[in-house]
Amino acid sequence: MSELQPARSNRLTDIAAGKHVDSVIHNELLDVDAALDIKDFSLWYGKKQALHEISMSIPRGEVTALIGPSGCGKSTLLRSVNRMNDLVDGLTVRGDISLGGDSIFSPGVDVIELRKRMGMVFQKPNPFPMSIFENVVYPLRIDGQRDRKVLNSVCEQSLRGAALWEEVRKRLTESGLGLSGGQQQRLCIARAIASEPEVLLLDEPCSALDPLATGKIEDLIDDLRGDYTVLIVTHNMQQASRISDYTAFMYLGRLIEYGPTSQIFTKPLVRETEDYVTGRFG
Ligand SMILES: Nc1ncnc2c1ncn2[C@@H]1O[C@H](COP(=O)(O)OP(=O)(O)OP(=O)(O)O)[C@@H](O)[C@H]1O
Repeated sequence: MSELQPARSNRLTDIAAGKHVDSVIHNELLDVDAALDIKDFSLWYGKKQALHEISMSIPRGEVTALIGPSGCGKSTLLRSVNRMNDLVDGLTVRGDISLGGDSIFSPGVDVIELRKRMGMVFQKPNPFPMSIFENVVYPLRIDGQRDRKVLNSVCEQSLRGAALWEEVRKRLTESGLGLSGGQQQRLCIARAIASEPEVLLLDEPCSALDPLATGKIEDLIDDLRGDYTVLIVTHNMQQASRISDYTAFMYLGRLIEYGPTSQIFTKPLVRETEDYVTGRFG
């Protein structure tokens, strides 16, 4: 990793040749209040290396987007942060990731507790086959919460937080599966925020939604800013430019450039970032 440096023209060739390439991290991200700190993080699926020495701090209370061509490792990085990749056979990691200053790989870490600190929402909405109410309070139920007042209050608060309350307040006992795709995704966001996580991990949350539902999720992400640290993987560059404060451009498992979204999309420091965001490759 290095501070501002002149753009190099042969990064992609170097990467393809297996050479080490420094990430370019903009000054604004060198000393931030980080909710998540990723340090020299590498990951292998068996013998195949999918992430190469990624170092980046994810600023607290802001929206950070991971962009890059298909297969560059965006989802792998996102799934590493809450140790979802632990379930993959033959996985090896090196380096560290810390949440609120605590390493997620410390020997004593309870992975279930760790995941409670990070809500996750996937590409396809995945409501459980139960009522809207039970979907939202599910994280509290599994924690043994039985107090109806608490459950009611968390349900309302989370649905309001996910901008869904007005649409479903009269049908809380109906199945979550009966909602539209966009409503289901907001229901999943309500479930993700019900346990008051520190970080929200969103893996292409709009890819299965129509433009109207996508717009609502984008508005919602905008509202969540400040209360939550959001890390979002998106294929959609317009979406990244609309909703994120910071953008990280990845290529073939490397972090190429990371900076304020406005700069990444209008004045990137690296030529390859410019080529990607202007659609010249990818
Ligand atoms: N469970 C797995 N086992 C083996 N290889 C994997 C696994 N998951 C991902 N990979 C490989 O790791 C690399 C990174 O994949 P990943 O899904 O993280 O990329 P991505 O940038 O999120 O791609 P996309 O935008 O297409 O979802 C790819 O080469 C992929 O084939």
